[in-house]
Amino acid sequence: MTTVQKIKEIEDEMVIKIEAKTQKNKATSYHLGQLKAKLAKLRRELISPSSGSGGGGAGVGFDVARTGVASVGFVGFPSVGKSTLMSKLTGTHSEVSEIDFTTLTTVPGTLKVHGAPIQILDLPGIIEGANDGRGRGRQVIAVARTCNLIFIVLDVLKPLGDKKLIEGELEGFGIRLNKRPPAIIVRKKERGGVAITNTVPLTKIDHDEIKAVLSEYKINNADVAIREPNATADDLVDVIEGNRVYIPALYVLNKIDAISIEEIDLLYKIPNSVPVSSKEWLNIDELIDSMWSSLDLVRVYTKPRHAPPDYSAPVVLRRGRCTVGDFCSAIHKEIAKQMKYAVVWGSSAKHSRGQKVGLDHVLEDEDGAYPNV
Ligand SMILES: Nc1nc2c(ncn2[C@@H]2O[C@H](COP(=O)(O)OP(=O)(O)OP(=O)(O)O)[C@@H](O)[C@H]2O)c(=O)[nH]1
Ligand SMILES: [K+]
Ligand SMILES: [Mg+2]
Repeated sequence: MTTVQKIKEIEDEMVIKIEAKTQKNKATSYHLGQLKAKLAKLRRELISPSSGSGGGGAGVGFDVARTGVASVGFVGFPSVGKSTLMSKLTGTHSEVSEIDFTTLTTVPGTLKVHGAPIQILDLPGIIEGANDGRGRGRQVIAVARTCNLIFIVLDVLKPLGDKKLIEGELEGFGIRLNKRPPAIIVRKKERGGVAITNTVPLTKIDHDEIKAVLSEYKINNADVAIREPNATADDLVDVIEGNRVYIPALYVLNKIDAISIEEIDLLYKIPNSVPVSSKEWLNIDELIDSMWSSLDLVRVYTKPRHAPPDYSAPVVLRRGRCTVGDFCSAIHKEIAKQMKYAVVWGSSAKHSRGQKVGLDHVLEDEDGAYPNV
């Protein structure tokens, strides 16, 4: 049996078990936990390039040189309008036609937003079963895995069904959308069995299921601490597998020129979505605004001591990597080494006249900073 067939078999078995569980059959909790862990292990074989079972091939020939401060990858079924959008946003040519699979490889372009160059990656269309190796899907998803934001581009005439299918393909490849890493810690130890502590009520997982997942991974001695509200067995599996990526996603609902205003109002109920028309260039400003806030970038203006900040060319940093040290390194390698202190202005500073800080000080968006060497 191939890995894909094995996965299918476990998925079928899980459907039966989930039905049994809703009928309050307690013994199935354990079995369900086991199945979820088994499934995750098989899926890992598909993702990992080193596996001998026909998996991998992550991004070969598809990866392009990364430029800019962040990247946005376009994922969607064929002919939803990815290339139309990317070409117009960036001014880079990417072939457009009504024929499916027009785009055959990654096409990069750049869009400047608030002074920050953002790399936009147009990608080939994917089809259902992409992460099982159908079409170029696996390479496409491997590129999406390395992006800072994913645009899931949908055709408004069939948005919801397609949305679920694409999410399934990305999740099967270890990508978690609009989600934070679960607050679960599994600390292996030498002896003492499994001890579970939870600071929140366990609503979607029970001790049997936790133990089943651990035993499937041959973890017989461990402290498990759950602080994640409504943690699931899948969250636990994600923590143990450890190779998940957590990426924000926006749902770009394209081709609104083809539907009525009333229908557009209904589309806004989809969380994290922006209805647009790439062809008629409708609502693109909102799309760019949403892109900017999803990327969560931090602009820092260099400010000479007695002059106003230079607003035209901010140093753009990523949230979580935006200390004064990061800021200095972005300007020049040597500055961080030589800096005695920096003066910062803006919302991270204690007072409006500027505050003296060290390399560890965390900057906020639109702060001004002046490194003193
Ligand atoms: N009505 C309408 N048609 C659009 C819109 N955007 C794109 N199209 C049309 O949809 C078709 C497919 O557009 P593409 O940009 O090639 O789509 P794609 O998603 O890049 O397709 P693949 O590369 O094949 O996956 C073309 O005929 C476009 O003119 C839109 O906003 N409204
Ligand atoms: K097309
Ligand atoms: Mg295309």
